Order: sequence, then C-alpha cells, then structure tokens
Amino acid sequence: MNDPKVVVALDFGKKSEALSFIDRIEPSDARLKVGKEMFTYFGPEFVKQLTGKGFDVFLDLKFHDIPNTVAKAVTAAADLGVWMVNVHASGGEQMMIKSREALSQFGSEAPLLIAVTVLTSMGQEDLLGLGITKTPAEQVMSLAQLTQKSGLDGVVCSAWEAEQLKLQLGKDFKLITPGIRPAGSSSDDQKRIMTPQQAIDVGVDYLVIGRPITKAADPQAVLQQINHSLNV
Ligand SMILES: O=c1ccn([C@@H]2O[C@H](COP(=O)(O)O)[C@@H](O)[C@H]2O)c(=O)[nH]1
Repeated sequence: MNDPKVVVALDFGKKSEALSFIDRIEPSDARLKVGKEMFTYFGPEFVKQLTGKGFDVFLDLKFHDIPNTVAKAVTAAADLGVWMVNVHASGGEQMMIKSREALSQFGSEAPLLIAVTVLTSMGQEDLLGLGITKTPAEQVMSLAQLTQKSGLDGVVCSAWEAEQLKLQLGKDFKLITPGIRPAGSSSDDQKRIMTPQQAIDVGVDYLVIGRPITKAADPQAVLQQINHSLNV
C-alpha cells in the first residue's frame, strides 16, 4: 500500500511497547501519530527514531497560542521532518496564516498543516457548555472554512462531517478523522464515531486509530485486519 490510510495514534504507555509494535509493521502499513503523552515523555528524539525507520509521522500537538509562538512551533516540527503537524482552528485566522507563512521556507518539504475543528470527544452538550449554540456539524464547517481561507491543507474533524466538508470545500482539502471504531469495539471517550470502512466511504483521507489497535492483545494483527477491511 503506497498511501496508507490508517494513522496509528501511538498512545502507548511505554516506549518499549510502541517500539515492539513498530518493529512488526512496515511504513507501507500505516502512518504514525505522536501526541501529547508520548511527546511529553520521549520528546523529539522519539519522533526522529520513527522518521529514521521510514515512517510518516503526524505530530499531533494541537498548537494553540499567539501567532508568533505557533509559527515558531510549527517551524520546529518541520525541522523534525514530520509529515503532518496541527494547530487549533479556534486559535484564529492570524495564527493559522502566520503558521502557513512560516512553513513556506521548507518548500515542497513542508509538512501538511492542518487544524483541529471540534474534538471528536465532544457533542452538542459539550459545545453548549462552552457557550457555543451551533451544532457540532455547523461549528466544524465554520472552523473548516476559516482554515481553508487561511491557506491550510485540511482539518481534523469527525467522519460525521466528512461528506458535507468535501462537498463544500473540495476533494483536495484533507480530512483527518479520529473517533474511528471498528464494529463492536468500545467508543471509550469518543462521541462522534464511525467504522473505518464507513469513514472511507464518506470521503475521509486519513483515519486516526488509537486504542482499538494499541490496547489490543496483538496490535499488529488488528492493524492488518483494518487494512484488509478497507481494501485500499
Ligand atoms: O478531535 C480529536 C483530535 C485528536 N484526537 C486524538 O486522536 C487519537 C484517538 O485515539 P483513540 O484511542 O482511537 O480514541 C488520540 O491520540 C487523540 O488525542 C482525537 O481523538 N480527537
């Protein structure tokens, strides 16, 4: 598979567990996501270890700060050689534009720059708690429109919003969706979920999958089953 659709969220508690999984898969099987937990424990060296093995790494640190700080943070991510990096769309247009501009110096080597819209662990009630009266779908759409206007490559959203986003923002605007659950697996703390096959069918570009793989007795076997079910 030349363009693996699955991005495994490497939320392993121990580095040794992550490495033993990685040693049993190929870069053509999956891309890897390093998030806040593993990055905080193991830092840039861990990311370099993964890129050194030939894996595409999505550095999921969801930067959200003033424009200057975030532009420098995404530059540091690009210096690490990651495939994709993200910011929070709610950081606003100026923050996203400055980040996009900061990556222009990397030319064709620049990582994909995407923005988080509404976390997949959130539903209508959670938005109301923040004083947001839009539905999750409406809020995702307005943040995605702002993201596209700011020149970014795509968004993190749930698969529930994918069809409408592709329709309104075009097929080249990348959709990366956590909240993916194979049929029968626990939803954990995710609220807007879909199965891998359904997500591909509604037009998602990359599926972020963590616990259904990382908590399995045989993570490599589960990944292969998911890839097989996708038939891509
Ligand atoms: O809206 C979002 C944004 C990021 N995530 C991250 O994706 C994985 C999902 O892991 P699962 O175990 O498959 O639930 C995790 O690292 C989150 O930090 C998200 O879930 N939702």
